[in-house]
Amino acid sequence: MRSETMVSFTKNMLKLDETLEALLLEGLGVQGQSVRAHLDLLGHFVWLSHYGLPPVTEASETMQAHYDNTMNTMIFQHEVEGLEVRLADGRWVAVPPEPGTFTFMAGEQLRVATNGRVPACYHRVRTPSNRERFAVLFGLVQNPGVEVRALDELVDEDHPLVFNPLKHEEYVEWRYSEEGFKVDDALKAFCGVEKVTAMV
Ligand SMILES: O=C(O)CCC(=O)C(=O)O
Ligand SMILES: [Fe+2]
Repeated sequence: MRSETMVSFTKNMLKLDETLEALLLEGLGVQGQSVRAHLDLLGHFVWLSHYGLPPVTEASETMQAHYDNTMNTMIFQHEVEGLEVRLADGRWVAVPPEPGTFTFMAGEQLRVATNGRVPACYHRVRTPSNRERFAVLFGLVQNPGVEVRALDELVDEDHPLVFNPLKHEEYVEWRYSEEGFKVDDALKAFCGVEKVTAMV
C-alpha cells in the first residue's frame, strides 16, 4: 500500500472510530465532555495482516480464540472469510467479508472503561477455504503509561465498580505468562474488584 493511502486511511479511520466510540458511550449515558476526555487518552494503531495458505484444506484455525486487549478494533477482511465471533450463548458465528463493511470489535479496555457494561468480544480466525487471506485492522488503545478506568458516569449504587484501574503494560505481560493462560477470564482475575475483595 502506498504511504499516502495509509495516511489518508488512518485519518479517516480515526474519525470514524472516534465517532463510533463516542456514540457507544453517549448511548450508555456518558456526557460529551467526558467522552472527549476519554478519547484524548487514546492512541491508535493500524495492522496489515497476511495469513499464508492454510496447511490443510479443511477449515483450519489460523488465529486462536482471544479477546483483543484494545479499547476497540475495527477489522476489514479482504475477500477471504475467516473471522468468527462467539455469541453469549456460546455459538460461533462467521462474519462474512462483505465488500465495504467492517467489524467493530469491543476490546478488554472497553470492558473496563464501561464498568463491564460492554463485554469484550471473543473471536478467532478460521479459514474454511484453501486461500491466503488479508485483513486490515485499525483500533484505539489507551496511551502507554495511562491506566484504564471506569468512566465516572458508569459507576453508581446500581452499578458498583467492577474493575480496578487497569495497567495495560502489566496486564499484557501477565496475560501471556503461564499463569495468565490458565484462567478463563483473565481480565477479571487481573483487576476484578470481586477477586480483590475475596482475597482480603
Ligand atoms: O484477521 C482477522 O479477521 C482478525 C484478526 C484478529 O483478531 C487479531 O489480529 O487480533
Ligand atoms: Fe483479535
